[in-house]
Amino acid sequence: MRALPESGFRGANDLFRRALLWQPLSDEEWAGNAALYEPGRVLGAFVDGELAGTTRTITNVLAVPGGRRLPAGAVTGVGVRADQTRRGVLTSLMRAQLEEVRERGEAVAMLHASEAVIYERFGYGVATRCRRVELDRPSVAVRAEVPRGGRVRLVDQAKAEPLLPAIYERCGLDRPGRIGRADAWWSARWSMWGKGLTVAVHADEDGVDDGFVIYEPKTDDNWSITVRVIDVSAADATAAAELWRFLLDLDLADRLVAGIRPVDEPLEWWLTDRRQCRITTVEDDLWVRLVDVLAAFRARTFGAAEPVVVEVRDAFLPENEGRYRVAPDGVHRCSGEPQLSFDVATLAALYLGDQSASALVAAGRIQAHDPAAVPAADSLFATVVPPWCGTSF
Ligand SMILES: CC(=O)SCCNC(=O)CCNC(=O)[C@H](O)C(C)(C)COP(=O)(O)OP(=O)(O)OC[C@H]1O[C@@H](n2cnc3c(N)ncnc32)[C@H](O)[C@@H]1OP(=O)(O)O
Repeated sequence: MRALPESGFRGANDLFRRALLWQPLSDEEWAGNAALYEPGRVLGAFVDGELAGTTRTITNVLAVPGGRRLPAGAVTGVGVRADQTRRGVLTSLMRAQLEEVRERGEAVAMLHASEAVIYERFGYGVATRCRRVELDRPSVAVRAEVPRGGRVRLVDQAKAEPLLPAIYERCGLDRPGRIGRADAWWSARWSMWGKGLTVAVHADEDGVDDGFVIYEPKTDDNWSITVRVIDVSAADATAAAELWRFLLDLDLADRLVAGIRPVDEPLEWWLTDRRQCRITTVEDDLWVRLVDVLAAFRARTFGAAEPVVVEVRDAFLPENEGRYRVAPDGVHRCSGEPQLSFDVATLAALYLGDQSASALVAAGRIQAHDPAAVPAADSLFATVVPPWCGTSF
């Protein structure tokens, strides 16, 4: 197990893509992706001198309740050669990677999972969810009271490329679960999206850009046009409503399809017939691993409630195990009797506010030793808006 030199990055990418049963990247595609491989953060596992598995980490931040941007390692590129699986290669990679994340002072690691059964054993849990929506555009009418303001304009891709990162930086990390988008992320995305997409930007009443949409129209063999909505990021409800109104007004578009959207996006509330917004899936979005539980607790704020003593189990990183007193004025380790017990993967579901303690007790994922602590934990961990990531990596 070792960090790969830069000369090994392309081989690691090939191995990862083959593990996912994807074709390797062409030279041109690799050129657009190479900057995503950070020196020192690409791990290789070797068996008999040959690369058998890989993973890498991207230096990033995670918005947590209270608004802080917590340094976080974004884990991706996980793959083990098909002839080396189920021999513990991934387990060794995960151990080395989490150690490296902790050494760098990143209190959390995060990932998007190819399968839901892989990562919980390493302490990751679902921390945000997202939904996919479809709308038959000609059947949709927007209610009169939906917020209006500012203006939406089309922007050429060449002009959008330098513009969007700054808008995202200003308005994108506006709720728990949102993460940063570095220059290398944007370059790789532009190269992956190609030339077939369109960008529209919203400016507020003062002319300040405060949101954007990226979409791609596709015409099928029957001349039916589907608009795939790749991204909508907006600073506030007015910008979001105007960007969606723009999409819903696109002449000739038959269908809008949007994936990885927040579960509380008020699309159905904007429509005269809410059933025209079809929610086709709600699924796991960001998985979070609290690598340093105390530091992660201390990075977020908590709601008003009586303090609660929680006991955290963490078989993979036992240094996190123990009792923590969680209170609105701070968190510290303690030795008192635990009122609630859970494992670190379950803590991920509480941490950004996606699930209430009550729901997790009902699911059997939290053991409540003191029933009074359950509503208190509900109030401590609750967030005003559900967390959402919405950024693939
Ligand atoms: C963040 C991302 O990059 S997501 C992309 C993840 N990559 C992929 O899905 C590519 C295809 N899959 C693979 O490359 C591999 O199968 C991996 C990476 C998922 C697993 O690698 P392996 O080296 O086989 O895992 P390892 O042997 O360490 O398994 C550890 C445990 O997890 C279990 N496990 C691993 N993968 C899976 C799986 N896909 N489904 C069910 N169980 C699994 C193993 O059975 C083992 O269980 P045990 O401890 O009870 O014996």
